[in-house]
Amino acid sequence: MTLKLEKVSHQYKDHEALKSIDCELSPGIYGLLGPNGAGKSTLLRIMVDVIAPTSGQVLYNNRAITTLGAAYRDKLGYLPQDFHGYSQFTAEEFLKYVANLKGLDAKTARVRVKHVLALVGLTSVSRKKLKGYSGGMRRRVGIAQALLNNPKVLILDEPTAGLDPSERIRLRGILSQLAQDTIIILSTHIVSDIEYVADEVLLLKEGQLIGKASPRELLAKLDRQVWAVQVPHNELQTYTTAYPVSNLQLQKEHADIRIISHAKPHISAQQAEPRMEDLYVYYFGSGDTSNS
Ligand SMILES: Nc1ncnc2c1ncn2[C@@H]1O[C@H](COP(=O)(O)OP(=O)(O)OP(=O)(O)O)[C@@H](O)[C@H]1O
Repeated sequence: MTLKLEKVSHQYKDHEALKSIDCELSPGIYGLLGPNGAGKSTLLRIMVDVIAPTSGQVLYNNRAITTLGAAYRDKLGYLPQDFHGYSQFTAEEFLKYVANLKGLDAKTARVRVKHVLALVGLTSVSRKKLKGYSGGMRRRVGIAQALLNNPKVLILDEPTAGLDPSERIRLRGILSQLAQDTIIILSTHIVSDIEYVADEVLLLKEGQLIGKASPRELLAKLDRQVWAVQVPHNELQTYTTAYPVSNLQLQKEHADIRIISHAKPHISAQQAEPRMEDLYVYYFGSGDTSNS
């Protein structure tokens, strides 16, 4: 099973959001990482055939998804970035409704709704209206609806937004179980979301795919280039201007900073093990990093 992007470009009026994206995906978990405005949601919306690319195409098992139509949608699960659900529905009613839209027969729908509610840990509150749900609970309903039809292509736009740490860990577990025979793509600008779960990271910057590799391969590129340095307060600005900074902690007497540099930046600098946050700063700068 493959999902292939061939020279996918997208233009919004005067803004080129995606620039000739080429890549091929097979079952596994892909983390689509990029800062705000990089084009992540646009790319995912093209992959689920909600919008058509201005040029290029997406192929599922070597056939254009636009011609596959319903046959592709049957294989697809999608969590949009702005998923809300219907607040007057209970989780169970909402999922039954979506199962209906997805064309599941009544018996399968009952079984699948029960299964996905258990999977996302909402069984005990499944008869409560969504309007009483927290943001994280609603997000879990969104994840559940994407899984209803046992999709072979699962596309999750910022699935962890609003989830607390234990909910994130639960989601990682769910995705890992599915990854053997499902192509899973999740977008995020939170690096810790994909550090442990992604088989490959797709780096998207200003509409261009600038990297596609496993977290380990990407981190290896930063080998011997991450440094922990203690600098006096009055020298801090010199360092933050000269180097990408992936962490900064102000202490009373000095500042502890983590910087990326080919050469040893200071006589007291200690080499540090590269982490995904360093990678993010290396590729995207320190303006929009987030590990919350
Ligand atoms: N409907 C639209 N009309 C015009 N420009 C748009 C539209 N949707 C997105 N854009 C622009 O295209 C670019 C890519 O947007 P997109 O939402 O795909 O990025 P993103 O990486 O998902 O960002 P975020 O992390 O903030 O959600 C941005 O500059 C955005 O302002």
